[in-house]
Amino acid sequence: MVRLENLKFGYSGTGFRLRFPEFTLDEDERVAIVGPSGSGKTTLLNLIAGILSPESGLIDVDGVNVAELSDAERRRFRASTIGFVFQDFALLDYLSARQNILYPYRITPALKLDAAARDRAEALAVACGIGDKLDRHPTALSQGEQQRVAICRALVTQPKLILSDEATGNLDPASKERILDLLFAQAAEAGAAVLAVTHDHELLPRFERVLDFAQFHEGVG
Ligand SMILES: Nc1ncnc2c1ncn2[C@@H]1O[C@H](COP(=O)(O)OP(=O)(O)OP(=O)(O)O)[C@@H](O)[C@H]1O
Repeated sequence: MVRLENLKFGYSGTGFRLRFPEFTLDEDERVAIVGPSGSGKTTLLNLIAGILSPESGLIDVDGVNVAELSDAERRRFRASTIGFVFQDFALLDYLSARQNILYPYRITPALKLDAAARDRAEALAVACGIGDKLDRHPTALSQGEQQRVAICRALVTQPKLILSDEATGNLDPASKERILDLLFAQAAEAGAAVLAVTHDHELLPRFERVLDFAQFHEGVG
């Protein structure tokens, strides 16, 4: 589902550089990313999602080299193929929780906002414990509730790849397990792969593999 080869990326300004000789994520595989703050975990997810462009190297997602797409093509590809739970949620305050969850359908003509999509949004919200808060705007939701909206938005399109940046960070331990159950159940149903940054080491046994940026110093720096 994801193949990285000889990936090189640097931010102008801070001088942070990321180098990734090789990484593969199989279809329906679930891999956790751990590592110290500032080691490049979010940067890697943004590269895979095509939000950042590499200096060189291959980023193959579902058979497409995202680095070669135009900005518009990348946006469309991301919306139809990838569900991304952002670390800062990236919700739109002028939209209700329901409208935020269904936002991918607004911006991607190829995605049809039909009754099935609306039902899926509702069912996901109920499963996440925010079924009664769908008409509220993000400013009237707690951090944990906003996070669940972001998770529902990432899952509603049944993406083939789920990228999750600390999706359980603001939740209590029982909710963390429940949200991970939901994430994995949705992934299994859609045959999706999961790549999840987490600082919750107690969740790691639930993943098939762990990519540790701390043990990856020859590749990062
Ligand atoms: N837009 C940016 N411009 C310049 N430097 C950046 C930018 N975003 C991140 N960085 C720097 O790149 C490095 C990697 O950041 P990144 O967010 O990928 O780390 P991380 O491992 O996800 O950290 P955390 O666990 O704290 O979220 C950091 O040193 C950070 O300061």
